[in-house]
Amino acid sequence: MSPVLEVHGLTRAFGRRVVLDRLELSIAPGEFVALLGRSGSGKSTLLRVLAGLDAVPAGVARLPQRRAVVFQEPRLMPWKTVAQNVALGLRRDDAEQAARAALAEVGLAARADAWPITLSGGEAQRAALARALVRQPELLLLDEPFAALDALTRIRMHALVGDLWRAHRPAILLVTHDVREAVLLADRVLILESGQITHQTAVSAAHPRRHGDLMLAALEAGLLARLGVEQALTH
Ligand SMILES: Nc1ncnc2c1ncn2[C@@H]1O[C@H](COP(=O)(O)OP(=O)(O)OP(=O)(O)O)[C@@H](O)[C@H]1O
Repeated sequence: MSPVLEVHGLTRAFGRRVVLDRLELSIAPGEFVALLGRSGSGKSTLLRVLAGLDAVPAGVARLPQRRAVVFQEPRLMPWKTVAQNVALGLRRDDAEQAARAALAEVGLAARADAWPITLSGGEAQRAALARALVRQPELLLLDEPFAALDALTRIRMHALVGDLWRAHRPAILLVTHDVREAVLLADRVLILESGQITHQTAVSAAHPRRHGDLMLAALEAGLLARLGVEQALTH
């Protein structure tokens, strides 16, 4: 099956600072990939290029039209209701209905007519997920979507994203700092370093995965060591 996303020799520089350096990446349809890397390694830069928020430089060989992004902050328009936010820009006759259906899927049916300011952080992120899903993306780009949430909400969001992924099967590229989140959700975990993907770990455990699973803990420890966070392993 041909990949949904293919990148060969992708380079992105800001002035003299080369952030992505002849990067190679390929994602299969329906595959869930997590991208780790130290702060400043270029994860968000890569996501912005793939989202089309940045000039698309040479090297992006295949990029699906239907792609959607969820950022760390929900980016809802405060002057539109939650359902209007989800339906924003949708070019189909049943946009409002589709938005409500997507909101129901993320457990927000009852808040469809609410103003964004009345939502909790977790609810607002769910609305952002609904806004992405309603576009039926082939590729869903997630840029640290749970980083600003409290630990319990984050665990609930992991379960929700896992459920949505299994139900709709978009390919997902998740940028995260959270190694546990990466091994809980992804089929493949990549490390971005010096502008290139320098490491990948396949995670073959069946879904849905449990927090506290020993095999996942071992993978997490290995990835933390790769990232140079060895102390965290023994505590
Ligand atoms: N628009 C820009 N102009 C100049 N430099 C930029 C720009 N965007 C990013 N950079 C630089 O590119 C490098 C990578 O930034 P990026 O935000 O992609 O890293 P990151 O891995 O996502 O970091 P973090 O994990 O801290 O979010 C940084 O050195 C950053 O300062």
